[in-house]
Amino acid sequence: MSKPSVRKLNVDPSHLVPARLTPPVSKSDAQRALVLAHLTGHWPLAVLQNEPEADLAADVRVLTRGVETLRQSPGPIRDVDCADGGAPFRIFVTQAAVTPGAKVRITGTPRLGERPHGPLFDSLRDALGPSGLVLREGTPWPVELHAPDRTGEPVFRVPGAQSSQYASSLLLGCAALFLREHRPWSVEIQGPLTSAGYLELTVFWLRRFGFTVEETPSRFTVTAHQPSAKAPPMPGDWSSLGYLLLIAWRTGGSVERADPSSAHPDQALLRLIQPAGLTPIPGPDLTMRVEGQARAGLTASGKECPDLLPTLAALALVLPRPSTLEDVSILRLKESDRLEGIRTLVSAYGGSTTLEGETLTITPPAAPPAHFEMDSKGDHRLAMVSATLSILSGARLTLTGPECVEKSFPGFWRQVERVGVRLTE
Ligand SMILES: O=C(O)C1=C[C@@H](OP(=O)(O)O)[C@@H](O)[C@H](O)C1
Ligand SMILES: C=C(OP(=O)(O)O)C(=O)O
Repeated sequence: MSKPSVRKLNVDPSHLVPARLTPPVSKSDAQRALVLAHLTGHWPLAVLQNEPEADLAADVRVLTRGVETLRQSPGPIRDVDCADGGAPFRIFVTQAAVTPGAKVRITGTPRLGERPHGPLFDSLRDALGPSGLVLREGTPWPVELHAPDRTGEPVFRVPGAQSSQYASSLLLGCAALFLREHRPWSVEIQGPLTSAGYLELTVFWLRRFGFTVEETPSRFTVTAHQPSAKAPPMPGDWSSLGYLLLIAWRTGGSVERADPSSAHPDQALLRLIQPAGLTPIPGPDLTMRVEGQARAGLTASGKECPDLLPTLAALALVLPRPSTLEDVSILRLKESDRLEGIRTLVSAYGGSTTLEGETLTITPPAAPPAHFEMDSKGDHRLAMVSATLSILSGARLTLTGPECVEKSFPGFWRQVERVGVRLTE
């Protein structure tokens, strides 16, 4: 279990140079591909094995270890540490529940324990409890799960308002059950669905691995599977490209692995920055630059691309007009309360916010500060957007808790050094 970090990093952006920047592979894509590779005979996933281990997001390593555990089932009860990984934990729980004979004891950080998992657990209990699923929750850890050997009605029902990860996890469970039972399995979404693009990303990966998925707005059914010869390639991470493209804009450099065929919701960045005056320019071999002068504010929604909102908040602070972030309460359920985190960052930088219902308005300061301080509170995105803001504005940053970037982008600080940023402890 992690303790709050007291490590401080000084970020000095006063000697910037242009550079070619590289994101890691996308953790959201990789997690889906890992599970599907396991289910369809493509384990281990060669495209991930080609990545330097040190560059793989901690969340990807967590789910890899989890899947390896399931591949040893049935057997004795096994311990799995999900650390701070929301998607890895939620995806793993369902995969464990649909692996006959699997017995696991799961732990994670206190923050992961307090994030909402009840709707997923209830859905698993409703569908598989009558068949013998055991799913016991500690306070909050450990979560202990014993998988049943049989199943009942082939449908999972789950609410979609708090997280799309429940439905994604269950749909990956449907793929496992389809392969085992040769009958269609469905996920039925009750009420509105947040982060719908991430469920579409799951459908995209299922199809890439040869599954047929029939969909209506509220029901997703796995109905067939055609084995494929080769596991598909892995795109660069559009969440990480968000920071890097803004840094490239400021420093006159470029990014690699900006793959437009990726189905990641955070590719929305390319559209969302344009009203502010920034134009993405694709180059050869999936490279990209950004040109333009900041001329207006921007608007974005937490329902479309929740993980981009902190990044766009950093950009909003160097735009000449106020910006609005909509549907923001979902941000309270992430690795930290990111709505509070964004407000803290804006105020640390001298700007101001107003929150009316689901809409956060960010007004930049009249003049940028020479220096600001921020505590990541263990949240990787808050650490990386603080550094991005320092580079965009030229203001020096003192950041508490820089090491949490490991979760999604372990090489982040090396990339930042490439543009001439000086990092000191
Ligand atoms: O499915 C996924 O890989 C993710 C879905 C989103 O979460 P919610 O659906 O909980 O908003 C996103 O914020 C998270 O970083 C990754
Ligand atoms: C919210 C995030 O991830 P997760 O929910 O998988 O912990 C994130 O990476 O921003």
